[in-house]
This record gives sequence, structure tokens and C-alpha cells, in this order.
Amino acid sequence: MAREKLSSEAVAEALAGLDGWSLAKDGGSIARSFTFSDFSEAFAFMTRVALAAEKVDHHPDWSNVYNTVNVTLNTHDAGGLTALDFELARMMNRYFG
Ligand SMILES: C[C@H](O)[C@H](O)[C@H]1CNC2=NC(N)=NC(=O)C2=N1
Repeated sequence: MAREKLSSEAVAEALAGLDGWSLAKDGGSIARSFTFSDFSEAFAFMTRVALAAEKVDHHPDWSNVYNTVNVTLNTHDAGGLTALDFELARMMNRYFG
């Protein structure tokens, strides 16, 4: 259920309630950059998110440069966006503060 690909209407609705995230041009993923005061804060965020992502078996595609974490979310198994991506995005926003 949660890993079923969402319709473009459902994606638009979920995205409307989600601060800071944008949809990729092909509609297949969402992305956000998080900027922190320094590397320690950025890495602490990644550690918290990594543990929570592992618990729900849904993992971000991300990179880190100094104080910035760039995140892309999609569901590889579904070949697009699912409810799990939006759950993970909301969780990251909460951890960001
Ligand atoms: C076997 C395992 O449950 C799957 O490979 C999970 C792991 N984490 C995942 N993470 C993401 N982002 N997409 C997936 O399709 C996915 N699949």
C-alpha cells in the first residue's frame, strides 16, 4: 500500500503541505537542501535520519558538503513517488526543526 506509486494529483496534494521540497522535472522524485550552522549539526541530522530511515526500511539518496545536506527521495521499487517518500520528507522537516 505505502509502496504504491502515487498519481500526479496525489503527489501535488502531498507536496502542497510540505515545506521546502520541490518536485523533479520528470515528476519521479522530490528534493530539498538542508543547511546547518556547521558540519557537526549537518552530520547529527544525517545520523538521526539514518536511524529512523533504517527503522522504516526506506532510505534517502543524499549528499553532504560541510554544512549542507542535499536530499532526493523516491521509491526505487515503485519507480516513482509513494506515501513512504512523503513520510520520510515530513520526518526530515521535523528533525530539521
Ligand atoms: C529490500 C528492501 O526492503 C528494499 O530494497 C527497500 C530498501 N529501501 C528503499 N529505499 C527507497 N528509497 N526506495 C526503495 O524502494 C527501497 N526499498
